[in-house]
Amino acid sequence: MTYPMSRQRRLDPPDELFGDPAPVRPLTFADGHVGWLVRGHAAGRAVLADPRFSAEPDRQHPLVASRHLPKGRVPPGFFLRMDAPDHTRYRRLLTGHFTVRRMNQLQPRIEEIAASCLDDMERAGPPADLVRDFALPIPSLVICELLGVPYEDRENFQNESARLLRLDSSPGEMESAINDLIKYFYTLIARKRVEPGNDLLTALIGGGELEDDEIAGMGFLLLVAGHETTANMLALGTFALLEHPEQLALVRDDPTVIDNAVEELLRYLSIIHVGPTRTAVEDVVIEGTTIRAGECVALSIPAANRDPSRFADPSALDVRQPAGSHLSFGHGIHQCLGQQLARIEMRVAYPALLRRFPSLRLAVPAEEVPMRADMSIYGVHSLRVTW
Ligand code: HEM
Repeated sequence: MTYPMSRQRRLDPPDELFGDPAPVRPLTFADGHVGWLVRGHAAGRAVLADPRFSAEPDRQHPLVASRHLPKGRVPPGFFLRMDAPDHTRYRRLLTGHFTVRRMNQLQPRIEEIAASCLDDMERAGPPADLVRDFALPIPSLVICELLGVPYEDRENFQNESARLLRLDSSPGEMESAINDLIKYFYTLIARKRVEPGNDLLTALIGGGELEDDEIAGMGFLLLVAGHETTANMLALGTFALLEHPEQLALVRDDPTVIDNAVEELLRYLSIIHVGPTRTAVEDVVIEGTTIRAGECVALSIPAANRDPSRFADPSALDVRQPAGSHLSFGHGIHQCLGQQLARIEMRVAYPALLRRFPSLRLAVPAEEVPMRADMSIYGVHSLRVTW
C-alpha cells in the first residue's frame, strides 16, 4: 500500500483501504519510507489513546512530518503537535472556553449568521457557489468573533490556510504560510493589548500565563482548525445529501434526526482523510502487530469509520444509523477541542439551508464538482447550486 491513495468514487474512501481486513498494515509513504497504516476502528482508538505514540513532528520521519509541519518546527502554542506535559499546559487554558454550555450559548448568533448568508443568497438569486456563499462564511465568521480576529482579514487567512493544507505544498511553502499567519497574530495581539475586546485572544492575554508567541501559535491553530474543517463538512455534507435525496428529505423535514444526521455525515464523509500521524517512542503491539520505536503510523479515519466490525452498514449514508462512535474528531488527548462548536454549526446550518431552499439542487453534473483530493482536508472546492 502506498500513501496517499486515490479514490474511485467521490463520496467513498479509496477501495485500496478495504482490500485486506488486517487492522494494521505496512504502508509506503510518498517518499518511499515504510511505516504503518492503522485502519481498524479499535486499533485506531488504541493508537490515539496510547502515550507511547508521540504527536511531535520532530520525532517523526521528516517527509511524514512535512505533510503537517516541517521537522522540528512546531511553533510555541501549537499544541496539536505536542505531547504531555506541554500539550496539557496549553489545552488546559482553553477547555473552559469550549464547553458544551459555552458553545450552546453561541447558538443564537450562529443562527443569525446562517440566516444572513441565506438572505444574501436569496437576494442575489440562483445559481450560487455554496462554498463561497454559505459553507465558508459561517464557520469563518464564528471563529473570528470567538477569537477576536477581524472578519475583514479573511481573504488573507483563508489563502494562507489553503497553502498550508495543500498536499503538494513544499516544506518551504508551508513554513512561509505558518510564519505569515503567526506574524499576523503578533500584530493582532499587540493591538489587543491597547484595545482589549470581549474575546478569547483578549482573555488569553489577560490571563498572564502566556508569552505573545504562545498566544500567536494557539490563535493560529484555532483559526485554521476552526474554519476549514466545518466549512468542508457543510459543503461536502450538502453534496452528499443532494446525492441521497431520501436522506436530504429526512434532514429537512424531521427535526428529530439532525443530531444523529450530523454524526452520520461526520462518519460517512471522514473529511480528515490523510493522517493523523504518530511515532512510536517505544515498541508497541497493536492487535498483534509490533510497531518498533521510531516507526511512523498513519491512522486512516475514513477506514476506521467504515469498519464493518463497528458499524452495521458502513458504506451506506443513513442518517438514522447510530454513528456516535465515529473517530472523525479523533480520540485521546488530542480529541478535537472544537467538536461541540462544529456540531452546533452543522446542526444549525444544514436544516436552515434545506428549509430555505426546499428545491435545492446541483447546478452542474455531479461528475463536474471539483473535489479536494489535493488537500489534507477533503471536501469540494466549489459547489454550484440552484433552487
Ligand atoms: C467538522 C469539523 C471538525 C473536524 C472533523 C475536526 C477534526 C479534528 C481531529 C481529527 C483532531 C485530532 C487530530 C489529531 O489527533 O492529530 C482535531 C483536533 C483539534 N481541533 Fe478539530 N475538527 C473540527 C472542527 C474544529 C473546530 C470548529 C475547532 C475550533 C476551535 C477545532 C479545533 C481543534 C483543535 C484546537 C485541535 C487540537 C486538539 C489537541 O491537540 O488537543 N476543530 N480536530
